[in-house]
Amino acid sequence: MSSTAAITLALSKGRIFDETLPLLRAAGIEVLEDPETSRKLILATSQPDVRVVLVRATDVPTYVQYGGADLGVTGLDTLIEHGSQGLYQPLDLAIARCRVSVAVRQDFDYASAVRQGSRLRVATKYVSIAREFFAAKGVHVDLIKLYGSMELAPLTGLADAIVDLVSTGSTLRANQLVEVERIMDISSRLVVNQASLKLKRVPIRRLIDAFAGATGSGNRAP
Ligand SMILES: Nc1ncnc2c1ncn2[C@@H]1O[C@H](COP(=O)(O)OP(=O)(O)OP(=O)(O)O)[C@@H](O)[C@H]1O
Ligand SMILES: O=P(O)(O)OC[C@H]1O[C@H](OP(=O)(O)OP(=O)(O)O)[C@H](O)[C@@H]1O
Repeated sequence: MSSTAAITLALSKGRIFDETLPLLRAAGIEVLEDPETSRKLILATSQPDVRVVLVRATDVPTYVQYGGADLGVTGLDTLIEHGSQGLYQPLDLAIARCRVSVAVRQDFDYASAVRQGSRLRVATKYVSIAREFFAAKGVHVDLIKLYGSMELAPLTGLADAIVDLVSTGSTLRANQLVEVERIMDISSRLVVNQASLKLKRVPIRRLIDAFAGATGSGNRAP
């Protein structure tokens, strides 16, 4: 667990970092280093008792769960796959918005495959989300776990379909794939280590309140 005085916030480089910056600013916190130019993984902020650690997006819930960080920002997709044990989720930050969808090649007749009860080969990084979605529909699937470049799977014959994140749809279009089902809407969540919330209640509450103010109070968890 990080020291009781300081607050450690886990972020991933790229869109989560970029889209969290305005929320930090609203809380009066400026990050003093740019992760795109610095190789540092621990970034100081304008508040001596707040620091940012940079981790892989999929590792944010792990860091927060085990106390390597007190708080973190993570996509709902990543949170569902990781599981929420040990994590308090006070806020939907309404950033990094996208959706999880099923996509297939333009020439693949998904509706008929589903209607006929064929066994679908589905490649995805989001195995839990995909398993639950197809089980609820009563569709038999063979799930193939991938860690990236999901769009390649139907193009190379590895899979009939993919379950992946879609935002503008341009990645699907660029690879001649079409979205055939929308599984769920995604945004990023603030996650907090449950022990930290007790031990560092005042500074963490202050941060949650500032983030809540910056995102709109409608996003607050009950
Ligand atoms: N195109 C997108 N538009 C909006 N939000 C997105 C988009 N792609 C991903 N996200 C959201 O941002 C989060 C982080 O995505 P990012 O691409 O930074 O990491 P990643 O490459 O998926 O993770 P890792 O490096 O751990 O494999 C995702 O979990 C998702 O919630
Ligand atoms: O519908 P679109 O607007 O094209 O966005 C969807 C793409 O965005 C994400 O990739 P990202 O841009 O994060 O690339 P990366 O996963 O390789 O970092 C996701 O994995 C999709 O491939």
